[in-house]
Amino acid sequence: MIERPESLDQFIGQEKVKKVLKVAIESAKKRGEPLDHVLFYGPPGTGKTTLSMIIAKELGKEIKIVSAPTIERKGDLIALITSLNEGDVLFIDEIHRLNRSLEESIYSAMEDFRIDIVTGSGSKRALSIELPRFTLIGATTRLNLLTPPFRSRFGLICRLELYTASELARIAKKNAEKLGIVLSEGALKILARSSRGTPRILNQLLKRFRDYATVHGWEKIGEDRAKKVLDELGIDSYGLDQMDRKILKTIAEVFKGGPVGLNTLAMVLKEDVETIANVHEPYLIEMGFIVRTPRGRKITPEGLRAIGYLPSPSLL
Ligand SMILES: Nc1ncnc2c1ncn2[C@@H]1O[C@H](COP(=O)(O)OP(=O)(O)OP(=O)(O)O)[C@@H](O)[C@H]1O
Ligand SMILES: [Mg+2]
Repeated sequence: MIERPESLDQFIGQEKVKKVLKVAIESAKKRGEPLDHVLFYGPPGTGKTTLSMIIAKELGKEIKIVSAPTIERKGDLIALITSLNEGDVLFIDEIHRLNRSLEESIYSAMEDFRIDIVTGSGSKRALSIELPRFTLIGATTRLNLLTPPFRSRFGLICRLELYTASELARIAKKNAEKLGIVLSEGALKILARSSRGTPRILNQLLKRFRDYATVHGWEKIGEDRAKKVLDELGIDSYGLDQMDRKILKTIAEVFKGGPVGLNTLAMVLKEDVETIANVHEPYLIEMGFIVRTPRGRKITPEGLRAIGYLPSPSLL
């Protein structure tokens, strides 16, 4: 089993975010107050849930984890928050999917720790429900889908970035040990480069490495074995998977290099827009293989090289 890192010190990478969080947590603890509300945004699998659990642990508080679409009514929200103790953390995943009709309630819960309700049918009575002072942590891959007033109610807004190859190699080394497999330095590097900047993908690949080691009785995985496994999994030396390459090829061949709009691209690829926008695009942009322009996505010369084309000026 690969457990999640359990403290900020164990958590590798995201140094800027960690620094900010450390100060905020220490200050909240010293003042004996709940931590300001936190919003994490960034690509899938980069540690939003993990960091939220770490925050609760470092605060010495409980955390309740829910996904936004499960909160349907005001009553659900009230029940959730009133079940918390002072200073506990409510983690709402996919917070951009929170029911719009709940926004007013969540604003007052966040700001004043109360929610107003109206009771009775004929003679309506307004009632204000007092809530424990809690910390809301929201996570999203789509910051732009949160309204500005919602965003502005988070005291700490933290952007998680894709990880560098050297950070991923450090994570890989640690987690390989936990899985009981041995990788050479070269294999660790290859693995890190193939993980698309994402610890979750790195961990998945490590498990595949373990499968191969188990089945073939490998005591150690060197560069050749690492390459062989990745090759069999359809992952190339840029860390691109089949869908990434399909995206690049489609932009290059069907759309003559672009620009092409995301919706059109998704339609041609028969893939869901969100998956392309959240899973594939951030890495392709990070690698400099595509660029976003006001008129859509364009492939770059590096992108063309990555799929084995010589960059031709007419495409660019
Ligand atoms: N910095 C890190 N060091 C070690 N492991 C990490 C790190 N960040 C994430 N992980 C591991 O990667 C996996 C995915 O992390 P996590 O679930 O926190 O991502 P997420 O940002 O919440 O993803 P999603 O957007 O899909 O909810 C977990 O198994 C976690 O333990
Ligand atoms: Mg998560």
